[in-house]
Amino acid sequence: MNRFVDIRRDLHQIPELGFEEVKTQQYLLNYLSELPQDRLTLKKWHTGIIVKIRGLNPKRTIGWRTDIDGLPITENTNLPFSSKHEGRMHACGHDFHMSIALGVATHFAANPINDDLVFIFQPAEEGPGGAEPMMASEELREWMPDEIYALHIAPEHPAGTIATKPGLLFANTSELFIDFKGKGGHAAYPHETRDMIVAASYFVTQLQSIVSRNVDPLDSAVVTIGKMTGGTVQNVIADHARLEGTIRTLSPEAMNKVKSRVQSLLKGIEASFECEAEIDCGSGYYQVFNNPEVTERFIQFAKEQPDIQFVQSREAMTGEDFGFMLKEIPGMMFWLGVGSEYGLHHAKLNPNETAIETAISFISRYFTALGN
Ligand SMILES: CC(=O)N[C@@H](CCC[C@H](N)C(=O)O)C(=O)O
Repeated sequence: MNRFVDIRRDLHQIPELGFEEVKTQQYLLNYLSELPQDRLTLKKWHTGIIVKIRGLNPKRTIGWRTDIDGLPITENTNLPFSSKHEGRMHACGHDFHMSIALGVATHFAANPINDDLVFIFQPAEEGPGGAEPMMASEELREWMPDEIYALHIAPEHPAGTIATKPGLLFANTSELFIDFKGKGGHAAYPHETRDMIVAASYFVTQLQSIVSRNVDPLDSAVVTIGKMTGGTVQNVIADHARLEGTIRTLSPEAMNKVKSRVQSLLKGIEASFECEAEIDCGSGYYQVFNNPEVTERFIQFAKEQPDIQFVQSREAMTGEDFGFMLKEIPGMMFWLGVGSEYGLHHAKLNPNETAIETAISFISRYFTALGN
């Protein structure tokens, strides 16, 4: 079996949430310390790592970014290398992303090109976001790439596929956390209480009208509540309920519109249910916008590779804080096909591992063509 499949399986067993990636960072550091060190320098940034491989005759720096965090999901794949961390899973493929980044770094540590290469192992992509603070950090600013790339696994495409497009690829995002505070009491005396289960439920229903009635039908938006909590026991009226969700839009303008409608609807709920509601928009990610020139060049290269099936993709409502890097640095992101019956963020996600070797080989060839 390919050693980077082994590495992916090792990393798959130790998923950690954003900014808690302590074991992951140590695993990556141990691996990187075994590469030829003559051209390699690295720095830690919180739980992340930045690795530079000095070129032979550098004119610029080419960047590769991988995310390293997992999700709060309980794995249900029954694979022999399933997560050993209870309630945590690499259900978004960051184990693939990391092993591919290590594979490409391994190639160039032994076979340097003219240009410098910088590999960014970034924490907290799933939240609260590592890319924006990393971009502002001294550590990265000192080695800032002139051009930057990243991939994301795509379960809906077969292994061997690469999909992308110039321009907008991923949506603008905002997290959404809402606490409803009312008055609890006996289940048999609702008139003496202010029931926050009912208030939160009405609010979830009202949210459904934002996309259908407030967003321009030619634009696109998503409002998803992924978690609803409240109450303690079946015969007590809840004095508190909490909603956790996310907003996605294709334009920054639509994001402002959706947020302002969420606030207005919430005021109505406060008045109707005589309660207080506190809203926290958590972290938000800037859209992933692929530099058209860089992307056209990349697509041309991908189409010429006999082992790659290129697919022109559509925009997706997924979010990625790599968007903050692309906001400042010309570059692009692409989908890597991994053909899995279950999609991203699913407890049964089981990507096809043959895609790891394909990606390492493809990216190594692309960077060699680019940086010499
Ligand atoms: C590729 C991917 O799945 N990314 C995540 C990013 C989540 C950002 C944040 N926690 C939010 O939910 O808004 C996604 O869910 O799209």
